Amino acid sequence: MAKAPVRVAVTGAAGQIGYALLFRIASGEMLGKDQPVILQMLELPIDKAQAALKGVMMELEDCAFPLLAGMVGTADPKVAFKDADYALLVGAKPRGPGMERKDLLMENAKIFIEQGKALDAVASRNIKVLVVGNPANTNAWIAMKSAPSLPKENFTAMLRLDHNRALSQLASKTGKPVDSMEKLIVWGNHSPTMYPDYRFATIAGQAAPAAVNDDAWYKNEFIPKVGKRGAAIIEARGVSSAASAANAAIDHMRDWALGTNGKWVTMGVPSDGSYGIPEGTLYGVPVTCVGGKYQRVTGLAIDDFSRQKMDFTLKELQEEQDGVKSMLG
Ligand SMILES: NC(=O)c1ccc[n+]([C@@H]2O[C@H](COP(=O)([O-])OP(=O)(O)OC[C@H]3O[C@@H](n4cnc5c(N)ncnc54)[C@H](O)[C@@H]3O)[C@@H](O)[C@H]2O)c1
Ligand SMILES: O=C(O)C[C@H](O)C(=O)O
Repeated sequence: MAKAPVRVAVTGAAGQIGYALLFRIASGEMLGKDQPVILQMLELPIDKAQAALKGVMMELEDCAFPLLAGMVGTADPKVAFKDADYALLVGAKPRGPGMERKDLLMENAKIFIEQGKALDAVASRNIKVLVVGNPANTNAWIAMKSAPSLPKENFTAMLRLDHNRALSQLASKTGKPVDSMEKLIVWGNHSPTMYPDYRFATIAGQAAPAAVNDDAWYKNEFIPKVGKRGAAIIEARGVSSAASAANAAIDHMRDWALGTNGKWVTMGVPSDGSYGIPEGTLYGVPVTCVGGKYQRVTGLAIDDFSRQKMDFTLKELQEEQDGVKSMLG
């Protein structure tokens, strides 16, 4: 029997990432080729954004996707999130050249307070929320705090782009394919302080540190390169990453919904207090997913180098939280 459609809300639907994301969701790449979807798209209540959204919806229509069971375009978060099973919170102001993601904090905090409240009021109680808009971890934390009636674990932030970037850098260093790699982690904040950790990773069955065999490269080139990749893309394109960000969002949601078959992936999730990360902090950690739930990989040893890196990115997250706490009431 055909599956019942699920409702997928996407904010910032007429933006760069939205344009790279919606068609893939509607074609079944995110939730499976047998899962019909209803797209509920939110854009700003300004003529230009609403006209652009209308154009995107016309194009979606013109694709005649068999899995696209309905569409809603709106400027009202309570309409966009009504009974939503999934929400991809992309809509936010992106940074330009010379800015850090945390420079967007105050401006974007207002958006995530309003949207958290709207999710709280009208979304499915089982909704899976992915925050892409920057600063992603803190925006997810703000939305979670603004939605007290929804389970905290339903709110996640995107570190998958960082995870994928790290995989590709390791692939080009070792000459091995990305799908031969397992157990990579990106700890912490989606910012240059993030800590890509290859200590537990394997590459084609060999321990990653041995396969790379270049600790100086790992510490002095790989870690900063992955952390600063977003800025390098902005420098090259003049605007921030879009197709790769949409791709990572698809990967994150697909794995959460459909499972990882035991593979580790990185998700920004509210901490349970493990690894010295205070409870509730939205922090990138290794997880596996099964049955529509993520489970943290537990019991990993944290050496001095890692402790220092993990505390550094935590400190930045705590500063971001402190910067917006007064707005949360
Ligand atoms: N986490 C990540 O890995 C990652 C990667 C790339 C980009 N990003 C972030 O994603 C966000 C979107 O990037 P983009 O390139 O698509 O930007 P964009 O400017 O092209 O599109 C953003 C869209 O959001 C809309 N918007 C703004 N405020 C809104 C609101 N309150 N409600 C609904 N829509 C709203 C805008 O009208 C615009 O159409 C930015 O914050 C960017 O920094 C995150
Ligand atoms: O770096 C940015 O501001 C955009 C995005 O977060 C990225 O990592 O590409």
